[in-house]
Amino acid sequence: MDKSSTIYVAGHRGLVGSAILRELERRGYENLLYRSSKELDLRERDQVQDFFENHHIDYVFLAAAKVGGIVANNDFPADFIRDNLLIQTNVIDSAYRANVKKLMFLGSTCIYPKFAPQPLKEEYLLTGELEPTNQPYAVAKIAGISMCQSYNRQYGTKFISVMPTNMYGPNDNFDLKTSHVLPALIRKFHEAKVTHAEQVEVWGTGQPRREFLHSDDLAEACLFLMDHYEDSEIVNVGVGDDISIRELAELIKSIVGYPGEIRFNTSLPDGTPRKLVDVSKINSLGWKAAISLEDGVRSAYMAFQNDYLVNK
Ligand SMILES: NC(=O)C1=CN([C@@H]2O[C@H](COP(=O)(O)OP(=O)(O)OC[C@H]3O[C@@H](n4cnc5c(N)ncnc54)[C@H](OP(=O)(O)O)[C@@H]3O)[C@@H](O)[C@H]2O)C=CC1
Ligand SMILES: C[C@H]1O[C@H](OP(=O)(O)OP(=O)(O)OC[C@H]2O[C@@H](n3cnc4c(=O)[nH]c(N)nc43)[C@H](O)[C@@H]2O)[C@@H](O)[C@@H](O)C1=O
Repeated sequence: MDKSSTIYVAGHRGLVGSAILRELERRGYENLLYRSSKELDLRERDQVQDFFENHHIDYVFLAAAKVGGIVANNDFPADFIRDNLLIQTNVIDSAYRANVKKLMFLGSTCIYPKFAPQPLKEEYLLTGELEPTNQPYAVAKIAGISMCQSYNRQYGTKFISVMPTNMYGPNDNFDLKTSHVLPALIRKFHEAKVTHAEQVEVWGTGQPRREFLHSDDLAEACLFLMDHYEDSEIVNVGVGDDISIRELAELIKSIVGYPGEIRFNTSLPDGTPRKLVDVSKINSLGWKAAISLEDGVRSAYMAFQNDYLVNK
């Protein structure tokens, strides 16, 4: 991407899109396009086609999606598969019709089979059964990957697909019904501290393991791959290390400074037991994550206090 390129960041108000936009701005890109879902509903094909026809877009970061944690995915499977299929189909097809130079599709590591060997290598895609709590979302993501690959094969486009592990950072979703575990626990421990509550509820057994990537690291990886990668094969992005949910809860409890107890609610689902990604491909291309989990959680807790609590 050169500095005169016109770059569309879809989903710029979200965790990932806002991090990509910050990084583009930090590097001096000026021709940046973005629209909120109110201004441009990406589920509406005509609106999306008009948008691409009316702007000469060179590069697209497709970070708009219906996203949520384990319970939201489990409770609203139809919304997750429908919205994601519509958004990605409209954007990918319109980008092809408008001769976009390159598009990056954001997938997720839930595309890998529930019991795949660890760490998850890119070639494990489509080798086994998916985790049931997020299968509809994962199927939509797999369709997005296949669509990018098929357009590349048939039409010669350059559409790449990136699979980030679980993420966190500024502009995360702190709604306890729909959020992912890390922002949920920041909010729960903070609220328990200020209300002097005796216990914090953590869902599931605490035994599943997850890998956590700061959204600023992901944004760097996305810009790196946009400039240096053009194969159809997917690329994992992660830190190469994971921790149990119990360990994560203990870490957040100590960073927030909450003195009470942790209670595991085993009536709520654990989901995938483990999904550590193999990061050797992106590491060998020349990119590595830099933000440690402890530093990242400290800064995410500050962002929660300074942005979320102030603006809510
Ligand atoms: N968060 C995570 O842990 C992970 C995320 N990912 C992937 O990264 C990508 C971004 O996720 P994340 O940033 O966390 O998600 P967020 O929920 O934080 O942001 C999603 C963005 O998508 C936009 N959006 C949703 N529906 C529509 C619509 N109908 N039309 C236009 N825009 C829409 C929203 O726009 P608005 O705010 O204007 O409504 C929002 O800004 C997704 O593809 C997700 O699958 C992958 C792995 C892990
Ligand atoms: C990114 C990824 O995100 C989702 O998959 P997930 O990794 O299972 O996501 P999660 O962050 O919601 O949970 C991780 C673990 O943490 C436990 N947990 C404890 N306490 C809370 C809690 O308070 N909230 C939440 N959400 N989880 C909690 C929870 O029970 C589970 O064991 C999918 O949307 C999937 O599609 C996807 O791609």
